[in-house]
Formats: sequence, structure tokens, C-alpha cells
Amino acid sequence: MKKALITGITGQDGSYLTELLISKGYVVHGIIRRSSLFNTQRIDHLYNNPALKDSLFLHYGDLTDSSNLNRILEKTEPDEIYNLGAQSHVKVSFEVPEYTADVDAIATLRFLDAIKDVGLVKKTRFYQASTSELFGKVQEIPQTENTPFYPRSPYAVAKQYAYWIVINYREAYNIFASNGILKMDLLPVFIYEISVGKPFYEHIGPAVDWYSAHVYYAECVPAL
Ligand SMILES: Nc1nc2c(ncn2[C@@H]2O[C@H](COP(=O)(O)OP(=O)(O)O[C@H]3O[C@H](CO)[C@@H](O)[C@H](O)[C@@H]3O)[C@@H](O)[C@H]2O)c(=O)[nH]1
Repeated sequence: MKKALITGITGQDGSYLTELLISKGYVVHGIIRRSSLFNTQRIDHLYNNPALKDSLFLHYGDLTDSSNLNRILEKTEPDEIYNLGAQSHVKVSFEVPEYTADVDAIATLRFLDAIKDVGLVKKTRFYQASTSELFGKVQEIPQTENTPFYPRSPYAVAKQYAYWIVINYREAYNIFASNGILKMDLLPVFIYEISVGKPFYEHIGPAVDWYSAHVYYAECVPAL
């Protein structure tokens, strides 16, 4: 039975992904921030379902806290990590640029380092939720995998750091790590393809006007 760890599990895409992975028989661990108000509405139907008591586990944690992320990785030893946690609001990122960089850029580094330090390089695959905002001031229409990035907000710049640190750690340490740049509504389809280790693009239908994603299977860890 595969174990997945999801950050941003209470967010839009995290909650869809949780449903999808549980339906595929995964055990899902999610990281949530402590709040005085409940903020788990999107996953309450799963978390409160007695039939799923052995399928979904929540851990308090914050993406700005390395020691906490390391402990969660040591405890859960996930087969797959889906890093969807983010300060995801583009306009707000101009008001909290430093926080946005911490959560959207440096937290990705924290996870990749934790995979290395905890000794999970051969076991754990890492998915980074990237964004079409990387194309920002678009350099060509439609965008392809070769279109240069031109991020136009602190949010997009932070996500671009995350994008490159994923590639860097894959090449430097052979971590199985992938970026997904996609239309939001396609996320579950895309994740499924990653999780079964198939090239996902064969499955994207003609209705999709563009997408780009990078999964360098040939360069990934022997887990393949
Ligand atoms: N544990 C933890 N969670 C955090 C932190 N900061 C933000 N989060 C969580 O991150 C989640 C972000 O969810 P949304 O704001 O709903 O984003 P989304 O629509 O799911 O989008 C995500 O995926 C997109 C690509 O599919 C990305 O483009 C987007 O940036 C984001 O990663 C929320 O549950 C929020 O509580 C933190 O420091 N710690």
C-alpha cells in the first residue's frame, strides 16, 4: 500500500488529490497548520468518515519549519510527496513577498533537503506544484516546454526558484523530483499519471489548449 504525504491538503488541489489517492488505495498523510479556527472544511468529509480512519492522517506542521518537516518525513517515510502548500494568491504576494518566498520557494528546498538528510532519496518521489504564472509576461503563444519564463509577481518568482531547485536536486542527488505546470483543473489527472509512473501526456485530450510539464524519468532514481 503506497503512502503519500501532501502539503496544502486543505487547499483546493490538495483536497481533490486526497480524494483521488485514497480512491486508488493510498494511505494519505497531510500537513496542516494549527489554527484557532477549523480550516479543514475541504477534507472533513474524508477525515470524518469512519471507513477511512486508516487511510487519512493529519499532522500539524508549517512549511517554514525545517525541523518539523524532517520529523514528519522520519515518521511517515512516504513513497510520494506532493508539495501543494503555498501562499497561492498572486496579488497578495506583493503585500507579503518575504513570506511568499519562504513558503513557495524555500519550503521546496526544505523538503528536498529533508529527503536527502532523512535518507529517503531511493524511496521517496517528490512532486512540486508549479504554475503557469512562471510564463507571466508571455514570450510566445501558445507556450510550450521551450518557452522562456518571465515571472511577474513575487509569487511567480518564488515558484520559479522552486522549479529550478527541484531540477537541481534531481540532477545533483538523483532525487526523483518533478515539476508540474498545468491548468489547475487537470491536476488530478496529471498526478495520477505521475503516481503510476507513466508518461502523462498520452492521456491529455485535445480539448486542452496548452500545458507544460517536466518529468525526466531517465534521470530519476533507481526507484523507476
Ligand atoms: N502546512 C502548511 N500549509 C500551508 C502553509 N502555507 C500555506 N499552506 C496551505 O497551502 C494550501 C494552498 O492551497 P490553495 O491556496 O487553495 O492553493 P491551490 O489552489 O490548491 O493551488 C496549489 O497548487 C497549484 C498547482 O496545482 C499551485 O499553482 C498553487 O501555487 C498551489 O501550490 C492551503 O491549504 C494552505 O493552508 C504553511 O506554511 N504550512
